[in-house]
Amino acid sequence: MDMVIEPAGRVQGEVEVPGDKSISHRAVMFGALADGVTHVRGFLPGADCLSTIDCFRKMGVAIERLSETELRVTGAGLHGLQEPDDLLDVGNSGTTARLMLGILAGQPFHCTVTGDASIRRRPMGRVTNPLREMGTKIDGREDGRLAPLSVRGGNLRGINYDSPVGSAQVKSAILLAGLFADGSTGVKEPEPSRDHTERMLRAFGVPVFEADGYTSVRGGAKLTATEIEVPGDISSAAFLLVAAAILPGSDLLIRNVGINPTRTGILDVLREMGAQIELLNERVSGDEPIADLRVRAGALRGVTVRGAMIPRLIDEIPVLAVAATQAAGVTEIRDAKELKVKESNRIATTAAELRKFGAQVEELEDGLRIIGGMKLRGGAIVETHHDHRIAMAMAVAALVADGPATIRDWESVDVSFPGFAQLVQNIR
Ligand SMILES: O=C(O)C1=C[C@@H](OP(=O)(O)O)[C@@H](O)[C@H](O)C1
Ligand SMILES: C=C(OP(=O)(O)O)C(=O)O
Repeated sequence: MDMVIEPAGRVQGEVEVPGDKSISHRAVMFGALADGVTHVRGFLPGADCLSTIDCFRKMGVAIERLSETELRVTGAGLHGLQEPDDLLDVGNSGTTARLMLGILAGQPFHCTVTGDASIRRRPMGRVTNPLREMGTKIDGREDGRLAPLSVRGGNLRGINYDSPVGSAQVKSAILLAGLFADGSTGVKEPEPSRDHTERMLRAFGVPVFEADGYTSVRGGAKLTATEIEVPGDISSAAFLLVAAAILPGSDLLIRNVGINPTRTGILDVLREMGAQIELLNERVSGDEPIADLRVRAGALRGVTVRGAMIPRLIDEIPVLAVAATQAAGVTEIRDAKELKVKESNRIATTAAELRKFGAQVEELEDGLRIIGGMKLRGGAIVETHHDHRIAMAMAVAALVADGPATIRDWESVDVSFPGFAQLVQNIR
């Protein structure tokens, strides 16, 4: 479906964004492994999280949708999942694929994990290799580096794994497998990635240890059902934050957003660029910090973003590039090769689609170089490459352009932010 986005003068008012995608996936998975009934509120009803529900139902877990955003998960216990009699289809969701592989590694049954065309291109060796080292049998295309992947788990031994990438999906897959392994299982990362798994495992009563740079769990630790309140997703809020930062006269309040420090790189960088962002009503909900974010437009300047900042804003880089087109001077994003293995190659797709608006964007081997201070042109016909973040980032570019843009395959937005178009309409 095509979506036409008209330019906006400014954005204003008060909004809420849908629930955090990372936390929603984990709430379903950990609830499924727990003893007892887990209630989830604020669940993200996006396509990716619905894929997680579907996969765990296929393994016999009772998951009731009490409303769009409320779930009741009746845990099967650590050893209660059943062999699925069909493929486990993760759709477009890398998080479902990789975290679930960690859980499947510990199950004494066979199953096959697959997904859409994007998932079948994304690198799975980063989890299948360490999971094999722990003792799981995994096979698939390119020697188990690409889905569909066939898994026969069970009899795992704990390992200490030095991950070559700062990836919460890799870390989480190994820690989840560690729950089924003998002894202790630890992961060390080159840069810290989001820590929702560690926080939520603790909320389910599982001790998580930090020592010598390794995050670890002990095999056999039981999960006890709990209540999960999912905060709004800062990665979704990012599109609105950038819109408000670049449209002069904007003043927007985004209520109830997760501000876990492993996720707030976008706030730090937008502030460094000159956006005015205030955190109001800071509080802790369950195990995650949240706040209301007030953002007002400011004169932006270019910045360099690299190193340990990258995992803290990895999914926000396409929309950060849009902000950079409106900043005085040059913005460079480096150390971000991981962008090449997301739903699309986001270095290539961000550059190609932004150029259709007349932006000056250079693709670097590990990031992007953007010459700011340019008026964006209307009339662009944007390809989303079936990537939700590209679709929404380009919608934000269209808001600041001098004429409407058409965005193809708009439905990809439903992966993480159902209702985005309507919400943007309401704050004009
Ligand atoms: O663990 C998670 O929930 C996620 C981790 C990140 O991926 P990587 O672990 O591949 O960096 C992120 O890009 C993804 O949207 C969600
Ligand atoms: C990379 C993303 O998700 P996943 O890896 O779960 O597909 C994303 O949502 O931007």
